[in-house]
Amino acid sequence: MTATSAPMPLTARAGGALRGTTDVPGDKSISHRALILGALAVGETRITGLLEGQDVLDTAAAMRAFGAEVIRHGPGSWSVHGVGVGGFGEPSGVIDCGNSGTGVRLIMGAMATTPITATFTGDASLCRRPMGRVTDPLALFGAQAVGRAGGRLPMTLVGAADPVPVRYVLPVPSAQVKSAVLLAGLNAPGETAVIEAEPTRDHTERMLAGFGAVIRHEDTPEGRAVILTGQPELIAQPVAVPRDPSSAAFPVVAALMVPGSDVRVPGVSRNPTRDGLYCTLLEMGADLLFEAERAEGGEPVADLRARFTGTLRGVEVPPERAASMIDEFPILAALAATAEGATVMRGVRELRVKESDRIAAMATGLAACGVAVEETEDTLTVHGCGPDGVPGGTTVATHLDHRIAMSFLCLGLVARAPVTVDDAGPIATSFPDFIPLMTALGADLATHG
Ligand SMILES: O=C(O)C1=C[C@@H](OP(=O)(O)O)[C@@H](O)[C@H](O)C1
Ligand SMILES: C=C(OP(=O)(O)O)C(=O)O
Repeated sequence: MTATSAPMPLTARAGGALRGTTDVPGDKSISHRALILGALAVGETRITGLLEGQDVLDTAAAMRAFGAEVIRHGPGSWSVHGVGVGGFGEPSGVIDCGNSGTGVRLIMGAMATTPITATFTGDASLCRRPMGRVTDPLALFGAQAVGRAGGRLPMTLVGAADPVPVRYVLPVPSAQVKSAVLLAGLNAPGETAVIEAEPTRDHTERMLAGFGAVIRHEDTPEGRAVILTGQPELIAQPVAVPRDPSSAAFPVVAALMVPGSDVRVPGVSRNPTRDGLYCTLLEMGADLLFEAERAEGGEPVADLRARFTGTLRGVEVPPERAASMIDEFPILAALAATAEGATVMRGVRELRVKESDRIAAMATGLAACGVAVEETEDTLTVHGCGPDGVPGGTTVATHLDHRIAMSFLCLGLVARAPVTVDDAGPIATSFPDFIPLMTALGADLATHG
């Protein structure tokens, strides 16, 4: 849903230590997938721990528009009565995916091999983002897309009436593109294969197998192939959504920046395809523990504990790690500003096409906070201020990007002067309880007026 609410400026000020235990919301990637696969399954899929952020609520509304029955029983507790693979009905209205690239791209894939037509739109951020990266492979199945120049929303997609299976080599390291192709392959005969040169998050593959699809892997000269046998009957399953490591990153990194802090974040997914930030934090010298490691709903999970131990050291983040921490670079850049020495983030070109151009947004905001930064097309270098501290004392543009907003608010908790973000509203897309949760830990976050 594209709400055009007034911007909500929010200011973060340095104060006391952050202390306590905090429950971050369910994983956004897994939540989208639970609703979509539930809608394509036969039977009732019961979901617990669903992220009730706007991105996911928009996907729930879209599944209803395609004919699934989606019911909310209580906080995080939902049911989806599916229509089966190929069972989507034609929506009567426009599908508005709000701020969510994952939502629109995966839903396009899910309908691309069913002979129905749907029109998609989103907010100003989503309508800037490239959709050709999914409509190109979907056209290979026989789907047709008509959008604005450059393949941007609003866009109408006509699903293939007689789909054929596809073998697709990913031109960009994108789990959204991989997932869109696999979801389209569900209603195509034969085997659909997606080949990726570097691993991206594997929630789709895990969940498809859990719902009864046949998924296998093969190494090829172009990379690792994920191969799906088309036209399965997906059987409804209970899905327990683990807590989101991308959301956990904010209280964890804030605790590593604010003196005296000791924060626990229980039940967080430790999926290896989402682990890059946490490896990097350890390399920077962070006091970070992963306790009670276990499996929940087919995903590895642990209780995180982060303690402040002083100034961390800047590091080089290798390009091959980028995909496993692609959403965590904004909060890493904020931490890097407080470190000793430079942090060089390489192979991060994909950040330019997220909810905002995240390289430019972080570089501009950090410079306004008095931090020395350098950027190229696919690198971001942050020169840490070390024990002298980040000057701060500015207002930062967030460009409708929730992670830019949360990253600068965390930085403001340790900067020498307050940091204001121009609009904290988009935080609700992924982390609706961010403000009360951080405040309960001891953060000083103040709205204006
Ligand atoms: O598949 C997903 O759920 C996601 C994949 C990532 O995008 P790309 O894989 O397209 O980079 C990430 O930025 C997004 O927040 C969620
Ligand atoms: C990029 C993100 O999400 P999406 O692509 O779904 O908008 C994100 O959550 O950082």
